[in-house]
Amino acid sequence: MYSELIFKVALRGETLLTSPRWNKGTAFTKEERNDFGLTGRLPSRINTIEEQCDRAYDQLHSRDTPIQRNSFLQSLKEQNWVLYYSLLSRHLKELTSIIYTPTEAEAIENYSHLFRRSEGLFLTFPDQDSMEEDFLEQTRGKDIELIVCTDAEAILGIGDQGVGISSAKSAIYTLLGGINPAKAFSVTLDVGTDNERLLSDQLYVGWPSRRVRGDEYDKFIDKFVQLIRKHHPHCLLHFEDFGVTNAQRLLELYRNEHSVFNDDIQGTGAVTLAALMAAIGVTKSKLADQRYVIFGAGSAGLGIAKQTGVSREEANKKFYLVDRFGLIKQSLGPNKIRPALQEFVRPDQEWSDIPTNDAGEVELLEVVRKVRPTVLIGCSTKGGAFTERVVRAMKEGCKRPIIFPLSNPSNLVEVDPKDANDWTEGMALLATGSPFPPAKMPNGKDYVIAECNNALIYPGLGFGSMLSQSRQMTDGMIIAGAQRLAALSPALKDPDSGLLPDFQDAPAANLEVAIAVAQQAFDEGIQGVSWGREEVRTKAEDKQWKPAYGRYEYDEQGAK
Ligand SMILES: NC(=O)c1ccc[n+]([C@@H]2O[C@H](COP(=O)([O-])OP(=O)(O)OC[C@H]3O[C@@H](n4cnc5c(N)ncnc54)[C@H](O)[C@@H]3O)[C@@H](O)[C@H]2O)c1
Ligand SMILES: O=C(O)C[C@H](O)C(=O)O
Ligand SMILES: [Mn+2]
Repeated sequence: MYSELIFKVALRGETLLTSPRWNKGTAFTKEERNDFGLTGRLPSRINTIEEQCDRAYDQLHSRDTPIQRNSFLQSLKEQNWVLYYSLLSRHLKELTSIIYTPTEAEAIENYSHLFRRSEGLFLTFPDQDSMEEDFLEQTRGKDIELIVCTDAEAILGIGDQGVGISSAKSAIYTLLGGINPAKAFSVTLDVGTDNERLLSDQLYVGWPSRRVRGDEYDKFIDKFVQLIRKHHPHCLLHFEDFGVTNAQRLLELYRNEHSVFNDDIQGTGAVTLAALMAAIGVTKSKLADQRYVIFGAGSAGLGIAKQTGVSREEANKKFYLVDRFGLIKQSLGPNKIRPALQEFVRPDQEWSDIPTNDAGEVELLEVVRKVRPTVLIGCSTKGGAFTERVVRAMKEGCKRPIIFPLSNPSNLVEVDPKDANDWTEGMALLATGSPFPPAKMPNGKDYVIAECNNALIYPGLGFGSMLSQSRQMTDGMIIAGAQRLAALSPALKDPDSGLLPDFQDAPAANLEVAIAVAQQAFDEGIQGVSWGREEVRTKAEDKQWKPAYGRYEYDEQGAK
C-alpha cells in the first residue's frame, strides 16, 4: 500500500543519492533513474527494500562487536533513512540495543574517536552570537515538530560526556513512536565539560573548556529556548540528560510557556509508574499502600517519587530517599540536600536507634531493614548497590518485593535481575533500565525481566502532544500515558510475565500511549487542533511515519 505514496522531489543525481531522506540506492526504479539523472550512476539490478535489508543485515553481522555494529548503523542512517528504519523495524529488539541503550553509552564515551560525520545542530557557548543564524541555516523552511536537546552533563549513568545522546533519542522517536524524521531535529548544547579525560584528549571534538555555570549558562539556555518559541511555537522541546542541578529547574522554568518535556524526570517517572501499577496489579494492593525506598535521588529518582501521584503530605510518610550520603535526613544539612528534596527529608529522631557508618550516614541496608519497603528503586548510577543482604532484607520485609534497578547502561545496574530473582526465590517483581535475559524461577519457568526504560513511553508522550498540538505537556497527559501503558502489561494476564510490554511491542504500546495523551489533552481543553476528540485514533494512525519508499516524481518546486 505504501508504494502508492507519491513524493514530489526536487533533488537530482549526486545530491539525491547523498540525501539520506530521499536516497533509495539500488531501489530506484528504471523510470526514476531516467527522471532523476541516475542512469549510469547505479549498478543495473533494481532491489526491493527486503533485498536491501537482507544485504545490510549480513553486512551488520560481519561486524563482531556491538560498538562496531553501532558505527555501521550510524553510517547507514547517514545514507538512507528508509533502509535504516526498515532494517531496525525488522530486527527491533536486537538492533534497539545497538543504536540505543546499552551500546549507545559506549558510542558516546568514544564519540570523538568514532567521529565521522556530524548530525543535527551544535550550539557552542562561545559562538552564541551567531546562534539564531546557525539555527535558521539548518531549520529554515522546515516544519519542525520535535527538538531533542542535551547539554550532556549526565549521560545515562556515565556522567559528563561534553557532547552526545540527542540523536539516538531522536531516532527512537521515529522507530518506536512513528515521528517523521524530517520533522525532528537534535541539538547539542555545548557548554564545555568537566570531564578531565575529554579535556586532555587532543581528539575531543567538543569545546575544550570547563563547563559554564550560573547566570551565563542560564542565559545561553534561555537564548536557545526563546529561539524555538519564536520560530517553532508548536514544537515539542525534549530535554535529555541534563545535570541534576539544572534538569528540574529548567523544566519548571519553561513548562508553562512552551511544550517542554524532561525525559529523565517525566519519561522515567511515567514508565516506572506504569511498571508499578502493573506490579501492584499482581500483588493486588494499592499505590498508596506501598512503602518506597528510592536509591539515587537525582532527576530520575525524584521524577519517580513525584509521578506516583502521592500528595505532598503523604510523601514524607511513604518515601525514603537514599543518595550518596545515605538516607536523606535532616542532619545532613543544606549542603548535602538539594532544595528539591525538601519534602522528603526524614526527621533525625526517627533514626536515632539505627546504626550509622563512620561518616554518620544511614546506609541502604539499614533503611531497608527498618522501613521494610515493598518497593525498592535504583537510579543511582552505582552498579551492584543492591547487595545480596539488601535484596534478602527486602524479601524478609514483604512477600513479593518490587525491585527495579533502573540505572543504565547494563554494567551500572544496581543488581543483576538474575541474582535478585535467585535471592528472593523467584518472588521479586523485577524491572530494569537496560535489556536483560529472562531469569529462571524455582519451578524452572522463565521470568521475563521487563525493560523499564523511558523509551517505552516517551515517544508516545511526545507523539500525543504533537498530535494534539497542545502547547503544554501536563501531568494529566503524562499520567494518562502511564495508565494506558500499564493496561497493556502482560503481567495482568499472567503474573509470571513481564511487568511491561516486551520491546518488540514498543511501537504498538507507544501508539496507544500517544492516543491516550492526545485524548487527555482534549479532556483538559488544551488541544490546538480543529478536529474532534473522537478522531484521535485515526489521526494518530495517519500521522505515523513508516519507512517506505513510495514513488518519486521530479518537481523543481518539490521537497529537498
Ligand atoms: N530506566 C530508565 O528509563 C532511566 C531513565 C533515567 C535515568 N536512568 C538511570 O538512572 C541513573 C541516574 O540518572 P539521573 O538522570 O537521575 O542522574 P542524576 O545525575 O540526576 O542523578 C543521580 C543521583 O544518584 C546519586 N548518586 C551518585 N552516586 C551514588 C551512590 N554511590 N549512592 C547513592 N546515590 C548516588 C547522585 O547524587 C544523584 O542524586 C542513570 O544510571 C541513568 O541511566 C534510567
Ligand atoms: O537513555 C536511556 O536508556 C534511558 C534514560 O534516559 C537514561 O538516562 O538512562
Ligand atoms: Mn536519559
